[in-house]
Amino acid sequence: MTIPSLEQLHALGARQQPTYDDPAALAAVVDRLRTQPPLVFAGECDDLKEKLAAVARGEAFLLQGGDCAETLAGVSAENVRNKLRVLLQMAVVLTYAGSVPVVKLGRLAGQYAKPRSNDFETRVTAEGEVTLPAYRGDAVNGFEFTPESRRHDPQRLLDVYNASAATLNLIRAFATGGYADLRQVHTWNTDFVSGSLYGQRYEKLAQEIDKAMQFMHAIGIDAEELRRVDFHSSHEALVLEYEHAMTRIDSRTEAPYDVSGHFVWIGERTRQLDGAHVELLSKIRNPIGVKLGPTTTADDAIALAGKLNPENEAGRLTFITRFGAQKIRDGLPDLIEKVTASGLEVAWVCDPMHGNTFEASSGYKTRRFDDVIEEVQGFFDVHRALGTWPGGIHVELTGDDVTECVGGGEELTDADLASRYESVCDPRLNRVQSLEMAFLVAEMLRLA
Ligand SMILES: O=C[C@H](O)[C@H](O)COP(=O)(O)O
Ligand SMILES: C=C(OP(=O)(O)O)C(=O)O
Repeated sequence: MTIPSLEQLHALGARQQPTYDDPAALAAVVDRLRTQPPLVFAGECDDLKEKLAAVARGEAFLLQGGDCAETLAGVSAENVRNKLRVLLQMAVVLTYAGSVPVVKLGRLAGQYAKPRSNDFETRVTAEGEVTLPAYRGDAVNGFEFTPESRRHDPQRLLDVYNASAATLNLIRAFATGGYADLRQVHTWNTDFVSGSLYGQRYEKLAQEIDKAMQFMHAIGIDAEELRRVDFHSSHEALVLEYEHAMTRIDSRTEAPYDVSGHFVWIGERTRQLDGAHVELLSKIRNPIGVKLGPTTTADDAIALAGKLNPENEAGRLTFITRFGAQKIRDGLPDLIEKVTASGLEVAWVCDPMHGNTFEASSGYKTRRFDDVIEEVQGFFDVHRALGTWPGGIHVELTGDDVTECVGGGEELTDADLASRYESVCDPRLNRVQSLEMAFLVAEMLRLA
């Protein structure tokens, strides 16, 4: 399979790309990236593809989550550990309730580039109104609102490579070195349930899991198996220079893989059928995703599947729908019905975040916990009505006690947002909201 050159990709009118002012510096960075070791191995991508094939068949459930935008400053043991911890806690609840394996996929170790609605941001400062390039993720520029920081700097691509390597190294250690032990994760969940008023609502399910754990212990399942988990990385494949430089030929199969992450997805803003992102991702062999917003027609989805997965390989393609709580029940059925009738092998996953963002009166971008849950409920209801499998959820979340989304058991309000709003882009569910979501989705999964 021939990979198009960067020039050929850019000639397709690539959207949402950085505008670098020093082509020589960019070329030097790309050359350097091409010589760096892979962050993931092709065989690992294949393993994930098999797991996602099980999702597409209705035999497994995908939990994909992490920051909206990772930051270079956020690469600390505590930060990565907290995110992994909350994802593992969620996965245990979902596994028990769904009685199916839960595929664990982090939006991490590479989620550093953001598509934006506007190229520029204007703020009122002491000097009057100032307009600068929008923040596009640490892969591109800095969040600080100064001309130096907002300049698109290619050196950042190397920084992101190194940060992703450090994050993956830590995750591999946590996932296999005992931190992810099922018994430990369950204890965290029981602490959550007993330690707070809002957690107590989920006591019944937690007790059932407790009994299952005791049963496993009683019959002697204390095996090594319980001490480790499979965990994979994912990010939006947005900056072409980075993804292209990280695309390598697998020595086993001679096929190209993007070794910057196990799973990469195409965003809602860059999914044009004849666009650069679809072209590049059609050539690699990783499992991939495409975000589908409310304007997606069934013909669009079918055409994307035809181009991105011409062999109709199960596990290769995941459609991540992000319609919004108000639109999912009307928009999703037609898409699923026609894609399914076309015999296409896809996993259906719900992103209940990106269709539910609004600006609070305080000026913060936020999401209502209830809208997020309502979109997931709509997703499950539509699948149940059609007899298809609600394959998973894709969530922006953090393991920290931030205040970015309103609602949930803690009843966070607009007035609370300022106290700990740390996201550099979109609002994430905090630790408690994420765990509550897991218990609520678990009930939906039970009935699926
Ligand atoms: O995470 C998704 C997008 O990057 C984000 O929603 C864009 O936000 P904007 O509309 O503020 O640019
Ligand atoms: C930008 C994102 O989503 P979407 O492409 O669905 O807007 C994202 O998931 O970070």
